[in-house]
Amino acid sequence: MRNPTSLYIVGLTGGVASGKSTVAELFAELGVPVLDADVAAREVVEPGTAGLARLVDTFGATIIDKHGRLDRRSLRNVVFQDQTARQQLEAILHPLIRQRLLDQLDQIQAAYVILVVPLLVESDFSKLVDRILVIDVPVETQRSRLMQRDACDRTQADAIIASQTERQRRLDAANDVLENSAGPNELKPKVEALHRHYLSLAAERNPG
Ligand SMILES: CC(C)(COP(=O)(O)OP(=O)(O)OC[C@H]1O[C@@H](n2cnc3c(N)ncnc32)[C@H](O)[C@@H]1O)[C@@H](O)C(=O)NCCC(=O)NCCS
Ligand SMILES: Nc1ncnc2c1ncn2[C@@H]1O[C@H](COP(=O)(O)OP(=O)(O)OP(=O)(O)O)[C@@H](O)[C@H]1O
Repeated sequence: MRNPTSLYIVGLTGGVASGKSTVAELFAELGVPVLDADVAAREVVEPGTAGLARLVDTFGATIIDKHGRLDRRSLRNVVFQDQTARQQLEAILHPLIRQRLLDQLDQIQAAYVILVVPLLVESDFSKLVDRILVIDVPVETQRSRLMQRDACDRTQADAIIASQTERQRRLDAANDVLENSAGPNELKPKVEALHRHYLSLAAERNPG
């Protein structure tokens, strides 16, 4: 089933640390509603949620910190070194994330919405969207931005990159590509041009 709402949905994706949040923030500054699967992924494992209880059942109480919250760094260290663990995590969280995003989409009234989904190409989330915008950088740029932002080493950065689809496969799935290897100042005009394009596509889809 494609996009079950009447809202025009642009799926924004890209590899880890490609600049998805940075670009999404520029769309938000233009007044476009932005929903983010990484944010939903945090909400569905808040203390007291069924999501967190299921993670504890599967991975043990060591993934909980002393405040009763999910210790994200500890879980991150597990799942990016162990494909089976990552698949278990995704099997628990993806349906919860999907439902949360659908509930949030239901509340939105706008010409179009940006839906940020890191694993859009890898997962069924692509069925929710009308169009795919890929934020693209070379792998070396991804690695160095990730190491700098998250203070992780090259091995940890490469493990996350390797867990995601290849750059070319993501580009093959794209309707639009935003190249983000230049400085952040180059992004604004590119986002403004995409915004005009999406407004006209949304108007074509929902005239009046
Ligand atoms: C492993 C977790 C706990 C690490 O949390 P942490 O706060 O360190 O990272 P955060 O959630 O901000 O994610 C950062 C980036 O990691 C990458 N990433 C996250 N999950 C995955 C995954 N399952 N496979 C590949 N890459 C992933 C994405 O590029 C994401 O943008 C967390 O990422 C998580 O719960 N992942 C499973 C849910 C999921 O698949 N999320 C992706 C959205 S569909
Ligand atoms: N054009 C740019 N020039 C320099 N640094 C940038 C640029 N775009 C983003 N960055 C930096 O690169 C890092 C990754 O960007 P960002 O957090 O937006 O990526 P992301 O794709 O949302 O990451 P994740 O996959 O972890 O959610 C951040 O530190 C950000 O400030």
